[in-house]
Amino acid sequence: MNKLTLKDVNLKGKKVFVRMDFNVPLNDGKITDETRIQGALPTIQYLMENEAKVILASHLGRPKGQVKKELSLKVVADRISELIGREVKMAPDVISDKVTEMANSLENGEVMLLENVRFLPGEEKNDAQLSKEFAALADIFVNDAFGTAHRAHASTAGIADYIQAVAGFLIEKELNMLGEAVNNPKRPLVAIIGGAKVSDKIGVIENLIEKVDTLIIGGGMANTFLSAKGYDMGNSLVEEDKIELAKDLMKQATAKKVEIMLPSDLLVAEKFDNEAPSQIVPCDQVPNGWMAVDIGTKAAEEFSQVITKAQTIVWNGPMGVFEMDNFAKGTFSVAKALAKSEGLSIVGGGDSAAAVEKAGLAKQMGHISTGGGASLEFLEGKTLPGVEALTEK
Ligand SMILES: Nc1ncnc2c1ncn2[C@@H]1O[C@H](COP(=O)(O)OP(=O)(O)OP(=O)(O)O)[C@@H](O)[C@H]1O
Ligand SMILES: O=C(O)[C@H](O)COP(=O)(O)O
Repeated sequence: MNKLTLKDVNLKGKKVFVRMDFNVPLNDGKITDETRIQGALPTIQYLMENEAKVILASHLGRPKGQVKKELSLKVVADRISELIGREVKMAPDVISDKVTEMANSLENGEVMLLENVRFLPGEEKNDAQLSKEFAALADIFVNDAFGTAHRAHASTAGIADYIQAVAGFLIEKELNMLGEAVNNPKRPLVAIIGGAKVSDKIGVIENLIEKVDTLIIGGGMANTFLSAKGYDMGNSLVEEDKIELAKDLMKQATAKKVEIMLPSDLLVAEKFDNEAPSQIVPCDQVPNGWMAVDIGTKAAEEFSQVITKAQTIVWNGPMGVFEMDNFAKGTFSVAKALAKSEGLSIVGGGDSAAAVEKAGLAKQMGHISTGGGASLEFLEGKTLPGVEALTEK
């Protein structure tokens, strides 16, 4: 990376504004998955050990510029306090005289957390005034919010116009892992793309066709490709307006000698319901009125064989409607194949990361990204504004 990182700056006694992605899922006010908090700890601990005065900032949810009590970051401050064994002081606001006072009275190694930056409308507008106010709180800006690096907001990008801006350890690790997988992979490189729709991942597929040896397509989006091959998909989710594009992507792959693997069989259900009657059928024999909800057992085996032989594997998106237990087998068998492979396995965030967690296989993956949208934009080959804004080496 050609950007300054934490190790390049002197931190002792400095006030450091650290943008994290603490946008964690909540249920009844309780954190249900703390992967992003865990991912932030190395940077927080390093800053404490190096006697910085730490001002943490993050968004939580989408309060759209208004104060929403249920989206307060207090619950996150409490959890980090437990994890680091030292109180994280919770600020009453994002920006106010009280907040400035709190920041100015931090001791070396002390940590505070600002309130949800999206309580202010200027955050998502990347407002220059708010960016300046963030910068005025500190001497150095550290961006460690990989999950929000695809957003050009006041606390992820704007602030970097006013003070020295360096990458935190999580951003550095994410860029190294994802970058190595797609730009300098050990081969064969296999990408597995799933999820609901082709339209969400056109950019990813186009970019990966340039790089991979094999592209496995599963989940709802495989239906559009199968339809493009001329199969009748019954009531399955098919994007009619993307059938021509799917044909074109398959042609591009053939021209580049990249193999596109589609599921040779499918689990089909009579209704979009976990309890509905279901059966496994070859991909060209979806019964009239039925819908594909998962890949079949033969497809799962074929995909697994290719995955376990790969040296590098990138996975984004489930193979079926994995939220419903009866339609989750295909997704779990892909997760197991990644765990079994001796190659480097990288899981893009969001649903695939949740599936790996649910299968209890997280520890066996090379890297699970903390970014959903951000990891997708990275896989599309796009520049991430939160990284772009950092100070050059
Ligand atoms: N055959 C199918 N028919 C309908 N929906 C499907 C099918 N296969 C998968 N899905 C749905 O696709 C959704 C996940 O798609 P998405 O593109 O959001 O995945 P993702 O990229 O892993 O998630 P995120 O966007 O959170 O990172 C799941 O809710 C799943 O139920
Ligand atoms: O969860 C995410 O993908 C990030 O925290 C970004 O959130 P956003 O999509 O609301 O900008």
